[in-house]
Amino acid sequence: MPSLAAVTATISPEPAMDSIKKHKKSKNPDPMELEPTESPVESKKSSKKEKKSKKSIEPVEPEKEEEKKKSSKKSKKSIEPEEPEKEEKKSSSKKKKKRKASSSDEDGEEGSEKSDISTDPAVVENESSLKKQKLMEVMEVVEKEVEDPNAVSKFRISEALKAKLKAKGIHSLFPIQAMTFNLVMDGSDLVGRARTGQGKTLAFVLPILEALTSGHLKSSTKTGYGRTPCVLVLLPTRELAKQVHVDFEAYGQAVGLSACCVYGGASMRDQGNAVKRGVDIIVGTPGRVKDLIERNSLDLKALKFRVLDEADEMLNMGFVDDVEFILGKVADVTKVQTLLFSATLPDWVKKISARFLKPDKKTVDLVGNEKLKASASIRHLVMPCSSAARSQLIPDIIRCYSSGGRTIIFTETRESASQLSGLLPGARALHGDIMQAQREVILAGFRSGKFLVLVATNVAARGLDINDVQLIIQCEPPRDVEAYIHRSGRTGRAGNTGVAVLLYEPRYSHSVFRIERESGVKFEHISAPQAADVAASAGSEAAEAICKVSDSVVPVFRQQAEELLNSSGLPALDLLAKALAKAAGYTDIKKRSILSSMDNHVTLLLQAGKTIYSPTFAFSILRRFLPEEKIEAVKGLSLTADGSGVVFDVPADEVNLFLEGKETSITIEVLKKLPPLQEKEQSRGGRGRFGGGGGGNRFSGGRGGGFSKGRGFGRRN
Ligand SMILES: Nc1ncnc2c1ncn2[C@@H]1O[C@H](COP(=O)(O)OP(=O)(O)OP(=O)(O)O)[C@@H](O)[C@H]1O
Repeated sequence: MPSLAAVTATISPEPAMDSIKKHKKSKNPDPMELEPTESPVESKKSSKKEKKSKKSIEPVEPEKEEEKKKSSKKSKKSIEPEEPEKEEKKSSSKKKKKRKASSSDEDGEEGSEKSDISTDPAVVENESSLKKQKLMEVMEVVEKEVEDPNAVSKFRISEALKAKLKAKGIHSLFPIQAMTFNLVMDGSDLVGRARTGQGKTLAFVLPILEALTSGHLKSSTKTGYGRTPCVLVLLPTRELAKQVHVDFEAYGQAVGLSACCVYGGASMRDQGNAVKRGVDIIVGTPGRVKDLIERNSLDLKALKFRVLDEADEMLNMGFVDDVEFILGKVADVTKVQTLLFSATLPDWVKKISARFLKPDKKTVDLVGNEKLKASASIRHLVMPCSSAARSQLIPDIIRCYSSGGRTIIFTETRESASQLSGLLPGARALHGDIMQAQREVILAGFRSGKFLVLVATNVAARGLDINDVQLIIQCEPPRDVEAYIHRSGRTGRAGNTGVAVLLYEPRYSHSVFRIERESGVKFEHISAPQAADVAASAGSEAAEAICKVSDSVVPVFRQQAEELLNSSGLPALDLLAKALAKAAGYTDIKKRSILSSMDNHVTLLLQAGKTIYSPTFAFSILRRFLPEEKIEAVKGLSLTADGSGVVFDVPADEVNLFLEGKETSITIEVLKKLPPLQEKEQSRGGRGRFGGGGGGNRFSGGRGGGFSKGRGFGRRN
């Protein structure tokens, strides 16, 4: 069991990562596709029954136990006389059991009673080795459990929840779960922080359910029609609320507690009625929760737990007033436990949270002062890309980096999400302008694999846990480092790996550096996939597809193939290469700039044998040997970081003009790799929130518009 003394301090994340890797999930069931379980009412009944029967069972000596069994069998027999046939079967099955027992006797493993049934030695040997194998397997599991301090069996988790966890392939708690379990069970308020995808949801779901059903709150947990909720979980987005609700519902049913999800865009009356009928756990977004309170549909007076998941986002999105209103509805704050979780907890959130949590709250911070705040299971890549080039570039990024899995692309605005999804074949958009019912259909389609590319705003940035998301593409650097951490964290979850690609306009490279510095991520700077990269993956996919084509096509197409081979004048290998390219969807290979990622553009480096201090000087050099209209074709001119030259893009068909016309004192070359460039701008007029801390608003956090009344940032989500 984790030492409690270690908890309040910042805990080194390294063992945490190791442990998570050990638990690397083998495709956990999708939370949206959980198997249906019995109704809360039924479940409650059965759990009551269980409790009753448990009470009546007292430890008995083995002999007495045996006697009891016999007598119960006898009495059963006397009540229900069995048909002779059934009786026959039963006795033969008894014989079989006896035979089995005798075989083990012969092995000398159990008992000493001799069997009167002789068996084939080969069969006996086979059975015995199977038995040994089984025994070894059991021992292995037991050994693993003994060795693993986070094994589920080591925590005060009821059999019902253990069974549920086992069914989901969870045998061991992740570090954030293990470190917080006892604290929550024992009544502490808590601030919990762990990197994305490390299981923060179960870190509150499990101990809350246990505390209510078998822990310190057991006796005060109400039942019956019209009971008021004892748990409230607030989340910043509807999608996330639904996801967390699925977990509470699934695990809650196992212990006889019911959960209800309340969020905007769905029928207020239905949700209000469901709440009024009586429910144990409410999971919802602050706006709808507040509305339900105001309509007297929701009474929070008797709450035992309040959870702020993605706490920073909730207090950041303009929800803070709603959150304060909601948290203020508890009758006695000393009787409620408040839990706050997120992968990012800036200092200003910690300050605000001090108002909502008890002074003796515990903090379990698995990120702490570690430099790396983002997920370590992800390759973090950055790629220069002008906005005009995005729709051409993204399909190639997906081809090269998605490993055939799901991709989420993040845009800054709803409009650009819609636009981009329209340009990418098979992609769908998800943002706040889309009707709630449609949002749910889209997310369900993405989860189930109906389509593999989702273009979303920040509505999908936080908390969403979707299987097999291999690639995250962010179309431009987000406004704050937290957004980068959460967006990229939609991949590389529960010990799995993933790739996050951040695109940026070369002239905004300072935003990339800022994110790098604040997130602690060491970005790999890469240039746009070039023809050869794309051909490598597209070609192998096409080759695979071609190999799968049935032999039956050969006689039908052979004559055509022969004619083509003869008429083309190409060697067979070249012709096959062309066929592969066509099958992969390529009819020609465009040159792609490594500066802006624009198709049909080439990036050049100009050097003049001396330092070039300004773009104006570089243009004056170009003007010395090129006409003005050609100078206008130069795009994205940037100074190299060492000042020795400038890089710029030119249309592919004009490259020679630049290479050939230059003066002898000047060198111009086609670049294959981008050198480090000087930053052009220090701020993005009005958009930069970096370094924006300080500021004396009422929460002393100073996050610009974050606290303004109203939900969200205009049309951003
Ligand atoms: N103990 C465990 N063993 C195996 N898998 C687990 C365990 N706990 C959670 N998981 C799985 O890990 C995944 C990530 O969990 P969860 O969504 O709670 O992460 P998170 O830390 O809340 O991430 P985020 O910060 O992005 O919201 C889920 O698929 C969950 O089922």
